[in-house]
Amino acid sequence: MNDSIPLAYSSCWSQNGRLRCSKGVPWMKDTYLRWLGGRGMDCIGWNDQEVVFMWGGPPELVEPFGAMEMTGLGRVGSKEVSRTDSKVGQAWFGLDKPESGLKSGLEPDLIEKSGSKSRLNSGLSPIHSETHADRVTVAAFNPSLFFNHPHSFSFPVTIGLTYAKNRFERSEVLLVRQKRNRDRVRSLSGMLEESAYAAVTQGSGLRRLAHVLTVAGSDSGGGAGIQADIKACAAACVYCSSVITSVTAQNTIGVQGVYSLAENFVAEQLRSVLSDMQVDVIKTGMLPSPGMITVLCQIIKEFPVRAVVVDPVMVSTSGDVLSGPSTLSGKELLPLADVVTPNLKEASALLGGISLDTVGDMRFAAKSIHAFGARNVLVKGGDLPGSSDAIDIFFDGEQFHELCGPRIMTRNTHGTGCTLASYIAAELAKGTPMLQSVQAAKSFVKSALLYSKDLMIGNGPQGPFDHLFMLKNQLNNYAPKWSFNANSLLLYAVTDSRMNKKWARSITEAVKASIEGGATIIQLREKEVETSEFVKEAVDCMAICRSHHVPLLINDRIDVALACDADGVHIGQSDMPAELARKILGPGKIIGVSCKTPAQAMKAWADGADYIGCGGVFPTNTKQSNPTIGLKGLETVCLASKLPVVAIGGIGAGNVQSVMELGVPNLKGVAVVSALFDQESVTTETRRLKSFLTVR
Ligand SMILES: Cc1ncc(COP(=O)(O)OP(=O)(O)O)c(N)n1
Ligand SMILES: Cc1ncsc1CCOP(=O)(O)O
Repeated sequence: MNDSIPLAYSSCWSQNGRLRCSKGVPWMKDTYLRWLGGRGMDCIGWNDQEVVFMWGGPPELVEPFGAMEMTGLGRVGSKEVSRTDSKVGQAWFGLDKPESGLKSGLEPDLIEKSGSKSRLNSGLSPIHSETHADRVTVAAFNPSLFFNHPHSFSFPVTIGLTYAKNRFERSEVLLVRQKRNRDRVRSLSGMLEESAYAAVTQGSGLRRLAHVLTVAGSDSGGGAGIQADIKACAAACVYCSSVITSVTAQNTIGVQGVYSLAENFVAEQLRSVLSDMQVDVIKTGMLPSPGMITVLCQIIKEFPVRAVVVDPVMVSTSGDVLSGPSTLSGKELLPLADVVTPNLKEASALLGGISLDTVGDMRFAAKSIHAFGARNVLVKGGDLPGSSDAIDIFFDGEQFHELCGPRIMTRNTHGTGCTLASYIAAELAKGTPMLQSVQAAKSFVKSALLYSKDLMIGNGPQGPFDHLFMLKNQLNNYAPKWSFNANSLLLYAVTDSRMNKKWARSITEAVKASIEGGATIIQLREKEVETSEFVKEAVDCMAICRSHHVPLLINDRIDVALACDADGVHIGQSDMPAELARKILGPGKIIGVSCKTPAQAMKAWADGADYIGCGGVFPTNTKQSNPTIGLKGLETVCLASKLPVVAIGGIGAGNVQSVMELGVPNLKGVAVVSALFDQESVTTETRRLKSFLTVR
């Protein structure tokens, strides 16, 4: 049911008891957000009849938008009002009549301090709510830049509040925060499904990322702790902020030192992040003192988030104690936890040291820990004796789930606990349901361990693993395009499986021979082989080309190029569109596109290609029924192209000079199949052709 009631400034409405935000706040979206990019300030004050809304900004931030004209449209009672203001330094909208009796929002001393009393007062805009309405909701957004800006007026940040039956309810209030440093945080009960901030940013075309805040210790070795948490979130494509509780001197051998931060400094870090950013999920790791847990719990209550994931870190994988025994109970935190993820040792410690040796014991532990107040419990049985599988028990308060996976035999398990909890947090932050989040996290850890089985980082018994394994191909792609240089198009050898068969040579022999003869770039154009065979050939040819510093491209097959980590692809007009190929391959791979016309050449350039192949220039048997464009067509395309061009089609020793003599600057070389590979000696013929290209 949609009990939507548009407000005068209709930015939000209530739906199924939840705050929902519309995208259509014409004045806000079109004037304010567009110009200030969402970095304004605003506040809401209210009394029983009115809601007050305003915005503005210090000159240095508003001045760049000096030319802007802000028009506000609103309603006061039944009267439509509008106002346009084009002054620099303050952008405001509203009636000139100052308001009084506000219970929140602007405070007189703040107005005084801002030195803009009259302006600010005159900027107040009463939004007359529909008092007959059952429920209305208004929302503003968090102008973080202003909030922290030294010259900002630091007005309260209001995200949402609901007006129902002539009074403001708190049931759906996300956050009404007072001025920074005043630490007055009001009414927090219940979560909004979709925060006003998110909605406003959506409405304005701005984006926000799911956000996990990890509160944990630093591992200097980078395998666990805060470092693992950040990498796990990155792997899950979630933003991760971090509050460090303790700094450990740690490596793959063990923990050599622990230096815990003062509790009040941990509190300061927490407030810094939570007062500014829209954190979805808090994940906790090493919490070295009971006092720190108390501080954390207090702040979580002040700044509620969508979920809290507690990894009760007590002992490192090397067996070193990271958290004193007094924190082991940690029971103050558990009632705030949406899920707690103890391993067997931690579960045992939480339960006073009982022994946990069987799956039955794990179930008992999960239920007992649930009784401490955690909504869900995941007892990890990776260390369970005598089991060839890794069995975890998940208990949601009603049902047990046995989550089984293979035990991966590797030394590189350091940081698995932190990673699992952080990945769960990341999934929850994206809105994934709890059990699915846990399953996704398990699957991620399994894949990371499998991928990193043979990794060797450090010399100790507990190695870290590679969280970013899934990005490997893409990361490689972010390497500079060192491999592509338009001059490498000079003698472009394109292989042909039929010709290789005819001359009884393997593809690797053909590639080697052409490189020996002076080919400057190779393309594997295999029209008849099976995919598995193609990949194998491509991997072998890649090794040859790499060792000779000659780029290797794959014709048509982006999947094969990715599989063998080729330097790039060549695609035709009816293949994968170049724009998508670029998206898939990333910026570091070479993409060539076949073009016969200037329009195609322009499109290839716009789509992100690196060069174009232009032809067939002359008739050829290698690619039949391919219309030829002649030298004139080649010249036209070259002149129009913004990309370097390689000519193709029927080119050999007899006509290569006529091609190059066109003398158009973009024409960088010739691509040749039969003149090299349909010959008895590939090396000799390549050398011969090269001589025409290099001798002037
Ligand atoms: C350098 C170069 N230019 C053009 C082509 C032809 O590619 P395409 O249009 O994809 O046709 P097929 O090779 O698939 O028959 C090429 N391969 N190389
Ligand atoms: C793949 C291709 N694209 C346009 S012509 C052609 C074939 C070129 O082969 P050859 O060099 O043997 O004429």
